[in-house]
Amino acid sequence: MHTSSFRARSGAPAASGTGAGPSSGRAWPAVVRSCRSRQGNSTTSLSAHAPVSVVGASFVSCLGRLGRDARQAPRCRAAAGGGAGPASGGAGTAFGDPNSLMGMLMAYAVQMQQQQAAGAGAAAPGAEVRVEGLTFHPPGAERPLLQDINLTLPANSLGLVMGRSGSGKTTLLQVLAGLSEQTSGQVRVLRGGGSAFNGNGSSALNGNGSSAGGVHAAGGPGGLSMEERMQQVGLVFQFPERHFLGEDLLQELTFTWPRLPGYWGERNELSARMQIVLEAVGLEDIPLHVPPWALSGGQQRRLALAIQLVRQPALLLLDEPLAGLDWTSRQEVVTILKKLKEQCTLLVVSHDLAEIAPLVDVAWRMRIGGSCEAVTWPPADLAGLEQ
Ligand SMILES: Nc1ncnc2c1ncn2[C@@H]1O[C@H](COP(=O)(O)OP(=O)(O)OP(=O)(O)O)[C@@H](O)[C@H]1O
Repeated sequence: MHTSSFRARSGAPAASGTGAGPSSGRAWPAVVRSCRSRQGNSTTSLSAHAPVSVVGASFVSCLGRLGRDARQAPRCRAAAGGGAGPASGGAGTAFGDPNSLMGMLMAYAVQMQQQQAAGAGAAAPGAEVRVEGLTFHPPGAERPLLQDINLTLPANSLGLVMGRSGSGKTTLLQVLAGLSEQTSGQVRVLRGGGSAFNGNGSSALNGNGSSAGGVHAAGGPGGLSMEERMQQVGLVFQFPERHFLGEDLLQELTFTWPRLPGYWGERNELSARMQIVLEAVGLEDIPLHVPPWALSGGQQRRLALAIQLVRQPALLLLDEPLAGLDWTSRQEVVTILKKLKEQCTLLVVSHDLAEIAPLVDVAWRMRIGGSCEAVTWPPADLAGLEQ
């Protein structure tokens, strides 16, 4: 695997254009701690507020409290005998009048929380990914590094890419993630909660790349642009922990989030998802002020997964996800990968065939020179595939 400065963190694809920077993040842990002491909330629920600026955090907390009050308001009215309107008095009056500023704020708070809960809890629909005739010949290289790569990954499948060192596996992931631009060929993503392909393998796409049967095709005739790939594809590098930059988990998790004032709603959605994702990868009990380097190897790997999962990528790329981990941590990561197949489509580069094999749906082998061939899966002899 080669390294470039652009790959200097595990969440690189998401960093583009967000205006994210570490400087403003230094105050977050303090904000979180002060919120916790004032309100007595749990760490995870506060993490949902943490990435917002100091003013924003207070506002979100305020809305959260209003939302709780708002949910209680109808019960107050019911207790008063039903049919109680704004003039009924008591708690129902203060919070129940939809025309008052407080009433509007409450209605907004409840709506926002319902939307967040629905959005955060829902599994992202699977996406089918098609790579067609992908060739990559970087300037100055004597020969192409990738040659006419064709892959089809069904929605919610795990694809395995094997191959000898130097065959171009990492290069393929970088192109798919939009970190390098292909010389020719295209990448398409088809979202929509199901396969865009019928039983005989033909495409549901029509001639101009638009979708049929409610399937949303991203990429059109020319496939996804680099920018679109950065948005829709997540990449966890080999040894992602070596690229951590945050002083604590909170900074690491929110490093690429948008900070501009107009992105308040987007940050709020990311916060809600972060809570769910931390639970999914089993890190919900780790305080957010803990430095990433203080985590175990397996926890660091799970943190790198969480950073990408918060973005809800259509396709998640993993470069040697088990490399350098002890036996227990490897089992943890394998267990999480199994669960992740329910959430997104995965393409994994790995030499650790024995552990990854039970999860694999489709497989390819890359050859020195950058070509790629399909491997029948499951193989008759797994040991024979190892090299
Ligand atoms: N920008 C570039 N210009 C020229 N050659 C490059 C460039 N990027 C990578 N290479 C070369 O392309 C080949 C493939 O590298 P890559 O890291 O993709 O291989 P790999 O299969 O992932 O190897 P490993 O299993 O060791 O990680 C290597 O020989 C590498 O030196």
